[in-house]
Formats: sequence, structure tokens, C-alpha cells
Amino acid sequence: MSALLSVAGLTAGYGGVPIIEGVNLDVAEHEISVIIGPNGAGKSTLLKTIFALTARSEGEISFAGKEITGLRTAQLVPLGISMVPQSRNVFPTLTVDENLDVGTYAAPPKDKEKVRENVLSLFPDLRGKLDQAAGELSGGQRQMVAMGRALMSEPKLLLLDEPTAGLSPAYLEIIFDLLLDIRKRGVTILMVEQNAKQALRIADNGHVLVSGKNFVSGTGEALLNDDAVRRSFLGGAAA
Ligand SMILES: Nc1ncnc2c1ncn2[C@@H]1O[C@H](COP(=O)(O)OP(=O)(O)OP(=O)(O)O)[C@@H](O)[C@H]1O
Repeated sequence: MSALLSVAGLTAGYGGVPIIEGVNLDVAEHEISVIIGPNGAGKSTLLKTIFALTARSEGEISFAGKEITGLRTAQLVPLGISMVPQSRNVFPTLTVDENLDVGTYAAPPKDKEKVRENVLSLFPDLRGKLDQAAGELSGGQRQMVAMGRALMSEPKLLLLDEPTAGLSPAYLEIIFDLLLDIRKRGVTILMVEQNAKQALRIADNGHVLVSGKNFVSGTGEALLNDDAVRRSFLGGAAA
């Protein structure tokens, strides 16, 4: 089966300095794929480059069989790509409902109310907080708002940058369960995660990025059992 997202030879960075170099990555439809690696490896830069938030200098990106290299973020959203940025990812003074509404701007759904209901059915905790300012919520609830907002454009591919960053272990479990629910609804997921071991346990495939380059890719299970990956990136303990 051909990949939903295919990244080939991608080089990108800031101010002409490459941060990722020649990165290759395929994400199959309906899978959860996770990018792990040390701090500063370029994981966020890779996600942001796929979503056209960082300038690419070389390489190609295709999505759903169509070349998307060079398209702008506002063009990617209607095609079915959405992103949840890392932290500070809600509009704090807007209400939860208004935050969700922002998610419809780039690709207005035909039936907004139906999409909103679908999204809220994933996050029942938010139902009672729709009129509350998003900035007043807990970190875990804010992450749900950010995920909900990204889902309002009905993406085929959801990019998430460290969705569990700064969350308590209890919320970490909740967010990972939500990702499984979102995948069940047919959304493909590509995420960056620092909680590598837990993320690989729910992932179909994983990609280790080191110093901006592919180090190794494999199934979540294979990476959890790979000695080099375990020693260097999973704290050494058995999976
Ligand atoms: N906007 C920017 N301008 C200049 N350099 C940047 C910018 N954003 C990130 N960098 C640099 O790019 C490198 C890779 O950062 P990136 O955030 O992509 O790594 P990461 O693997 O996601 O790291 P972490 O796990 O710490 O979030 C770092 O050296 C960082 O300082």
C-alpha cells in the first residue's frame, strides 16, 4: 500500500542553517507513527517543515498521492493535514468553543455543528467548559482543546508535537488513549514524543532522529526491543 505521507530527502532549517538533513519518512494510512530522538535532534523542525512552517531547502513531500512540496500551510489544511503545536497551543483569552471554531477557518466544514459534536464526543470533559476561557483550564484540558481545534478541519493526517509535554502521568495515559480513539475514527497520526517508551507502545511505527538525520525506523515493537535504541533513547531498561 502506498504511504499517505511520504517525505524524501528533506532538508530544512533556520536562517540557511540546516537542522534536518536528507530525512526520509513514510506514514501509512490509519497508522500511528512516532518520531523520537534526543533534545535538539530536529524532531519539531521536521513536523513544522511537513506543515510548511519551516523553510525547506531540499527534498519532496507527498500526501495522498499528490506532491505537496512548496504548498503553504493554508493550502495543506484543506487537503487534510492539521497540526497540534507543542505547548502554549490554545488562544488563552478565547473560550473553548471559540478555540474550536478557529480550527474551522482554514477549511470550513460543510456541517460545522456535526463536526463539533463529533469532536466533543472525543472530549466529553470539554462539554461543560465551552464558555470558559481556554487559559483557565488545566494543562491536560488545554491539550484536549488544541487537539479538538486541529480535528475541526476533519484532517486525514494529524501532526502532534509532544502532546504529553508537561502533563501528569494520569493525563499522559488519557492523551495516549485519545490518540488511539482518534486513529479508530480513521485519522492517521504522526507525532513527536519525549515519552518515547510509552509512545512506541501505542505506535505502529517509529522513527529515531539523531542530529537531524534518520537513525533507524521500524515497528514500535521492534524499536522497543532494539538494543541500540533502548540503550540510547529509552533509558536502557527492558521494554
Ligand atoms: N525558530 C528557530 N530559529 C533558530 N533555531 C531554531 C528554531 N527552532 C529550533 N531551532 C534550533 O533547531 C534545533 C532543533 O530544534 P527542534 O526543536 O527541531 O528539536 P527537537 O528534536 O524537537 O528538540 P526538543 O526535543 O528539545 O523539542 C535546535 O538546535 C534549536 O535550537
